[in-house]
Amino acid sequence: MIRIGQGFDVHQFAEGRPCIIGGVEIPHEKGLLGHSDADVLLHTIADACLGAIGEGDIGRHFPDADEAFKDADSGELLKKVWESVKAQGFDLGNLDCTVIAQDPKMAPYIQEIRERIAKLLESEVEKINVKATTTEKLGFTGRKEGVAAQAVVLLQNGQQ
Ligand SMILES: Nc1ccn([C@@H]2O[C@H](COP(=O)(O)O)[C@@H](O)[C@H]2O)c(=O)n1
Ligand SMILES: C[C@@]1(CO)OP(=O)(O)OP(=O)(O)OC[C@H]1O
Repeated sequence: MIRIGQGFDVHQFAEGRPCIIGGVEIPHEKGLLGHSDADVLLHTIADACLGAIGEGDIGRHFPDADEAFKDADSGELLKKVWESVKAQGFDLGNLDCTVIAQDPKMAPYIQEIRERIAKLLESEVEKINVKATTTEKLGFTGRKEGVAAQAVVLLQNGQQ
């Protein structure tokens, strides 16, 4: 059986916060604001995985009103989501993601991010693609107010 899931998330920029995207801290004048570490890409991937297994979304599993998740490492949240994926008997087919940001420039960090995600999902790095795009200075990302991310995941189990 194969299952598909998609995710989308946005976090705004704020002073005095780290800019963590895809589990990698990226040097930038501003960071991302959130209840957790605000890793917009890992949240998106978690939502795509939860969607694929019919388990709702990240906020249902890790509520932003719960102090337990204050400044949480989103890598740890994604690992928990991946345990649920495995518990349903699924493995990664492939994952494709897009970071939508005017800044920071993602290209120098893409390979490190792929490797980090591969580790979190216990998968080969070749199954994971990470892209970036600007919005040509249009909209909230174009005005550098925040970062958006999208992901599509394909999960598969033994019987195909
Ligand atoms: N934050 C970003 C945005 C884009 N890139 C890379 O630049 C290429 C061109 O972007 P356009 O929005 O002008 O299409 C894009 O394909 C990425 O390779 C980036 O590294 N970081
Ligand atoms: C991750 C959680 C939980 O700490 O908080 P945030 O960092 O605010 O992220 P968001 O993508 O808004 O939603 C999921 C939340 O429940």
